[in-house]
Amino acid sequence: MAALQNSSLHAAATSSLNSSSSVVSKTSADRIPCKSMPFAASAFVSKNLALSSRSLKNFSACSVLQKPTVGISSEISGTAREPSKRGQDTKPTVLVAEKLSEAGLEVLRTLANVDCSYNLSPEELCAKISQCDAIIVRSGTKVTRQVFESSRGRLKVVGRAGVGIDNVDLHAATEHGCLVVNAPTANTVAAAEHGIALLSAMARNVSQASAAMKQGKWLRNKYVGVSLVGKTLAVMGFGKVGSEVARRAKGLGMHVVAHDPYAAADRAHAIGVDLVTFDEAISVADFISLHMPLTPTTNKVFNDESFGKMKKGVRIVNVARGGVIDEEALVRALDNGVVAQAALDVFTEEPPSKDNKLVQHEKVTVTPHLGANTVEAQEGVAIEIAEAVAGALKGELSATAVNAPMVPARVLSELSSYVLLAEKLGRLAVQLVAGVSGVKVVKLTYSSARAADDLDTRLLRAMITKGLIEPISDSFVNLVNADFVAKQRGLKITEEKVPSDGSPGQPLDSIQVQLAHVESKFASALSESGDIIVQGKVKNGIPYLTKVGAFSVDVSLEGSLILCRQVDQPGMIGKVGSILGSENVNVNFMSVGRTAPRRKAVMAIGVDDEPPKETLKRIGEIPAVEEFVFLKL
Ligand SMILES: NC(=O)c1ccc[n+]([C@@H]2O[C@H](COP(=O)([O-])OP(=O)(O)OC[C@H]3O[C@@H](n4cnc5c(N)ncnc54)[C@H](O)[C@@H]3O)[C@@H](O)[C@H]2O)c1
Ligand SMILES: O=C(O)[C@H](O)COP(=O)(O)O
Repeated sequence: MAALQNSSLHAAATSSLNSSSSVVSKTSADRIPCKSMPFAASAFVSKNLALSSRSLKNFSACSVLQKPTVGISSEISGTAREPSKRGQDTKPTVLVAEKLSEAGLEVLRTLANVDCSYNLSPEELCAKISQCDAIIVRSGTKVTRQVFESSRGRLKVVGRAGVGIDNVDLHAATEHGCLVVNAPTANTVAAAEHGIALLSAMARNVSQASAAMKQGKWLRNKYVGVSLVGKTLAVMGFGKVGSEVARRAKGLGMHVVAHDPYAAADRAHAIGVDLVTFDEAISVADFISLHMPLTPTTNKVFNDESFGKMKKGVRIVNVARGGVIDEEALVRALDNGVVAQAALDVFTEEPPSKDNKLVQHEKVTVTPHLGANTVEAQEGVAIEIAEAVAGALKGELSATAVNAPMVPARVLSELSSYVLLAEKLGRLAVQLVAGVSGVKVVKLTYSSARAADDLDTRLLRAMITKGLIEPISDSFVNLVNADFVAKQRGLKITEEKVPSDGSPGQPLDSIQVQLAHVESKFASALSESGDIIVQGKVKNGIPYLTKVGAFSVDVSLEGSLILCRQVDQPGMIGKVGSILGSENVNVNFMSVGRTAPRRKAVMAIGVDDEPPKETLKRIGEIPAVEEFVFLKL
């Protein structure tokens, strides 16, 4: 469970949310006058849209879109244009720091001066960035805090021509009021095709045989391969790339299983793939192909222990992220024969050192992060990112914005304290999921004393979606892209507003998140119909959990949470409290909800810090405790 904890990015989001109240009260009058903006930003401002959530602190629609400082450098490439005098050129400048296909450059040149400067050193990049309104990179350029600081406020958009944004310092981007957009879909097929290429090349020793032949060796007996047909492939991570790999592997006559705790089983069934547990997937597979994102949960998830559970002679392909494999453990597994071969496109450190043991290993086929490198994918990515960057510079909403939700200031102000509740309920609900049925239908119920049409739930829905998806995916969810990301993942989110007898002065009484027909690692969170249910309220500006499954609780959603089902009897609070106290874990809240006196009860315990595993084990060993779960908020 601890592994589901927030990424550092998320910590930034939360801290921004915490600081939201000082900003949400601002009116459009507080912001930069927008009349002078050369782009379509005025449309934003007239609608009084403010950027919220993780970007609240220094971010307003105007600040993203304000008139760029004009200082066109002599290196600007692009369509022929008259040299303009400083102060007269109202076009923004876009620095393209890594090779971008011509189709993308053409889109950019319609509105911007385009400076294609590749292979800049970090110092050169910092020197140049103060003359740029936007920068476009792939995975090879690190957009660090120093880059944002060096831009002295001029840089307004970072475009990542691809999926992973691990090379962009999102905290710094947000703090500097810089929008980050990516291109998440255009290279999916290329990555899947590269996975299949590596699978086939590895099985038939293509790269080893080719290298030997170039050295004059004709080694027909040495390079005897293995067939793919009839073999079992385990696809680990059934998202965009994983599902495309699965589809192709079926076409090669392979039996395909997949592991993805968050994927919908019927999407897998539709292409003849069974979703199974992690252990089942890795133990039945002849081939394993990795397609999960690098998150705290997946970091080095392929390690000595998991290699030990695999079939002897298994073959592994990785086109996801190097960090999901413990590379030292893989070397050991290759040396002792548990893993017969590996094919790797990605590495913990890129580029890996020359003497990297995996790169040099005879049983390993390597490529230098080529998954997205096809003409077609690069053209698609270039167009996707150029349109996103151009759109952002023109003041349009971007469906692939990574760090910039937008919402009308009035709605934001009113809902600001519910935003945190919504995200936390989403995070809690997804952490309770177990098994292989996958999350498909999410029912959101808002109870309010107001008329149904007087409650704008877009922000709440987005924040719940963010809470549900971000801990388990590479996706970054905000108001702009929440529905898009949810749809892409096959999540059906329904909303219902029910009347409450609370005060119409408050926009909401409670929010309930219900994950339909799932299994849970905490059975008490399930309703009779088999849905995970969590419900919460805001009290004095603080989010509270008020219901888990059929049990009423009352615990503030701060720090972390232990949920514990027990036989209701005197002394339980004391027992649990003293175990936590003995380990110096501060309990900030405790509440017990029960079905009837001396029957079943659920105790919710808010703790400031994550208790050591041994402490949690001791709680689990209290005889009256029937089940418990630790949840990061
Ligand atoms: N080599 C390349 O050039 C290249 C190209 C494209 C994508 N990628 C990488 O491939 C990975 C997948 O990309 P995508 O576009 O399919 O992303 P995606 O978000 O569509 O899919 C990731 C899937 O992994 C699942 N997942 C999350 N945690 C998991 C866990 N613990 N166990 C199993 N599954 C888990 C998610 O539910 C999701 O369905 C990413 O890391 C991406 O950066 C690499
Ligand atoms: O995250 C991605 O999109 C892939 O890893 C590709 O990265 P690249 O753009 O550096 O090829």
